Parts: sequence; structure tokens; C-alpha cells
Amino acid sequence: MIKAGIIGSTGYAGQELVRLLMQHPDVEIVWYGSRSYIDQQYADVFQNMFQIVDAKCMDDNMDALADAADVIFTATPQGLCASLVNEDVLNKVKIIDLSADFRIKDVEVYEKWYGIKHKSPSYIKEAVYGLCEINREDIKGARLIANPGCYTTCSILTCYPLVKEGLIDPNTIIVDAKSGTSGAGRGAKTANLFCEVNENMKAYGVATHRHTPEIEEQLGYAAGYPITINFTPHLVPMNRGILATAYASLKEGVTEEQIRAAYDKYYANEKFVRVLKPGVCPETRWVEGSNYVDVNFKVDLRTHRVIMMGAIDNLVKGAAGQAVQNMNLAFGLDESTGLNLVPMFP
Ligand SMILES: NC(=O)C1=CN([C@@H]2O[C@H](COP(=O)(O)OP(=O)(O)OC[C@H]3O[C@@H](n4cnc5c(N)ncnc54)[C@H](OP(=O)(O)O)[C@@H]3O)[C@@H](O)[C@H]2O)C=CC1
Ligand SMILES: CC(=O)N[C@@H](CCC(=O)OP(=O)(O)O)C(=O)O
Repeated sequence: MIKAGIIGSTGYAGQELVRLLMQHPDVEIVWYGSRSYIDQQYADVFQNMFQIVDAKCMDDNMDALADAADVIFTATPQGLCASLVNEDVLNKVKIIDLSADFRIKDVEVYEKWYGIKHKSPSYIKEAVYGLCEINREDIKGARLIANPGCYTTCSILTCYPLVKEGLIDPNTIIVDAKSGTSGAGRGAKTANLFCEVNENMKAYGVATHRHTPEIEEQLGYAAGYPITINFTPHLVPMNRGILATAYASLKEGVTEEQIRAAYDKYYANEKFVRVLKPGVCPETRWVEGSNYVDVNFKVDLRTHRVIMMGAIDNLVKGAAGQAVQNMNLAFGLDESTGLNLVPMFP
């Protein structure tokens, strides 16, 4: 059995990790990390775990945790994982960080967009960006995995085949994305109160959102040169789900058949990426509770642009599910172990 510890098990991403790992045949959770609920029964904090989890929340003693676990998930605010990582810890356990601390390779870019000083810049190079469909082989040998962002997972996988195959001009990409409120975490914030979110939709982080450089970096690798995009997130009154709609100019002469062939080339054998039938638009409700990414596209002949669309559950493929997928790869398990989650509806 793989012994797993979760730092931040009492947040939205952390509790989703608990839910998924409880159903994983090869994992035993040995550490329910918390800051605010230490010594309280986990199932008293999350009643859905009543008679399922019999354990208390524990403090974030990294040394003790590293001795007790084979893998540590950090589902904590930006900056925390970077403050905990060191050689002793990494020699004992693998770390899968759900925050952005090790996603961006240029520390200056990280510090500029996140507004914090990076505490372990020497580990940025070693960390593998855990977008499983693209970096599978590197993830297998990694001891530090940077689990991608939720918007970024959806946006990158939606655009990747067309960028990689050179079918669009990547510098013309505009990603317009919407997220449910669980994306903002469980902490109390006025902007996320019921009356603020219900019956409302709003853009935020316009031209400044921290996922912009992450998308640019990864799609830049696919293009083979640095790119610049527009990314605009929106908050919508749902619990879960992200829908990304991305627009880009097609290269001269590119046909619909070529585009579909590109999606099929990269995703036909990917269990968790479903390229939908022509004319079907991805919807968040059809992926909810699952690790799937649904993608599709439509060519607008009038504007000579392609409209690429993707949908995920932010807490599963956008966070905990992808983290488990990464763990499976890193420990030599079948990638989908514990992730055969059928989307829920309604
Ligand atoms: N929500 C989402 O859809 C996604 C989130 N992520 C990332 O996952 C991470 C967690 O996000 P999310 O679950 O939404 O956030 P939450 O605010 O819901 O949870 C944060 C968790 O971190 C713990 N925590 C907070 N501050 C500290 C601290 N100083 N030391 C130790 N633990 C601390 C909290 O503990 P306690 O509750 O006990 O105080 C809680 O368990 C973030 O980096 C986020 O960017 C990534 C992809 C998607
Ligand atoms: C709706 C909402 O607020 N979403 C969060 C992004 C989700 C998240 O936690 O960010 P990572 O995926 O990078 O970890 C935000 O915009 O900051």
C-alpha cells in the first residue's frame, strides 16, 4: 500500500483528494493535515466522511509526515509547499504540490505574477509539470510534481493539439474561461458569499490573472517559441466546473479535417480526454465528479478563426484527480487506478 499524507486536507482540493484516495485500492491515507482543525475528527469537519474516515486532523509537521508517508500532497495556499521542501524530505517521499509553487520555470515570472518571494527556487528546475497527457514520461521518475492549475489544465489541453501541429497562430489565442466557486477555495471571502455569487456572473483578474503565464509557458513549449495570449476568467454561480472557450486565427489553408485529425492524434488513446462528436459542445455537467476533459472545436469560416472548447471538473481533473493520476504514474501504477469515476448528473 502507498502511504499518503495530505497537507491541507481540510480545503476543497484536499477534501476531494481524501474522497478519491479513500476509493483507491493501493493507497492508505496516514495524515490528514490541517491548520485550523488540529485534533478534531476529520469526519466532524466533513460529515460526508462519517463512518468512513476515523482519524483526527493533524498539524503540518513535515519531518514526521515524511517519515510516515510515501507521498505527500500539498493542497495549500501559494508559497507553503516551497517553504517545506528540502533534500531530506525529497529523499524520503514524493511530493505532489497542488499549488503553483513549482509550475513556472522562471522564478522571476512566478514572483511577479504571485507577488511572493519563492522560498525554494533551487527545486524549480527539478520539478516536473504534472500535466499527465503531455509529460507522462517525465512524471514517472519525478520526486517533485507540480500539479497544474485548474483553468490551465482545461485551457492547455483544449488548445494543445492545434498549437503543437502548427495549425493556429498561438499569439492570437484568447481564452475566455468560467469557473464554479469551489475554485476559489473554502476560506471565507466576501466576494464568494451566496448573495455575491448567486444570480451573478463576473470577469475577474482581467489581463492580470496568474494562470496566464502558466498557459503561455506550456503552450509556448508546444509551439516551440514563447507566446503571449489573453486569458480572462469568470466566476459563475455553480459549485464545480470550468468551461474554457478559446479563439485563435487559423493558419492559411487549414481545414476542419486537419483540426479533427490533430485532436485525434493526441487524444484518441487518452482515457481522460474525450474529443466529442462534431457539433457537440462540451458542458461542465457532463464531466462533473469525474477526471474527464471534454473537448471540441468549431471552425468559423467567416472570420477564419477556430473556436476551441473544453470542460473539466475543477476539483477532479483540475486538482485532486490529476494529482492522483500523477501519483499513479510516479508509483508505476496504471494511470487510471482509483479514477474510474463516472460523471454525475444531475
Ligand atoms: N479549488 C480548486 O479548484 C483548486 C485549487 N488548487 C490549489 O490547491 C490549493 C488549495 O486550494 P483550495 O483547496 O481551493 O483552498 P482552501 O482554502 O479550500 O484550502 C486551503 C487548505 O490549506 C490549509 N492551509 C491554509 N493556510 C495554511 C497554512 N499557513 N499552513 C498550513 N495549511 C494551511 C487549510 O487548512 P485549514 O482549513 O485547516 O485552515 C486548508 O486545508 C491552492 O494552492 C490552490 O491554488 C488547484 C486547482 C484547483
Ligand atoms: C474561481 C477561482 O477563484 N479560481 C481560482 C483558481 C483556482 C485555483 O485554486 O488556482 P490553481 O488552479 O492555480 O491552484 C482563482 O482564480 O484564483
